[in-house]
Amino acid sequence: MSGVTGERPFGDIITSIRYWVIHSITIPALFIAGWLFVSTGLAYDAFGTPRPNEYYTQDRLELPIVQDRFNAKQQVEEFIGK
Ligand code: HEM
Repeated sequence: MSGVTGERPFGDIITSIRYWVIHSITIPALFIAGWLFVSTGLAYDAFGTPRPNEYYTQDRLELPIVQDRFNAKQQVEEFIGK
């Protein structure tokens, strides 16, 4: 039995009815959750990414690029005006 872990083979799982009963809901749900994460703007806030109109501000005319990796968090907070 070399090279065999004893787990149920993928081919068997993804051709089973039970797998598709579960995953015909969960796979589209994950897709929609990801879509909403981006489309609501929550992803910008969660990761501190500038929105398209936030790359330049009145008092910062350079791109907000993190240059000091040891103080990255502080730099990002300065960029987003915290
Ligand atoms: C909240 C989301 C999810 C839940 C609650 C969930 C739940 C489950 C459950 C209960 C099983 C066992 C199914 C069975 O034995 O018939 C399973 C297996 C599996 N799921 Fe999901 N699933 C989710 C999302 C996903 C997604 C997004 C994918 C990939 C596109 C995925 C891929 C798989 C695979 C490949 C297996 C077989 C794993 C193994 O037993 O080695 N699942 N999942």
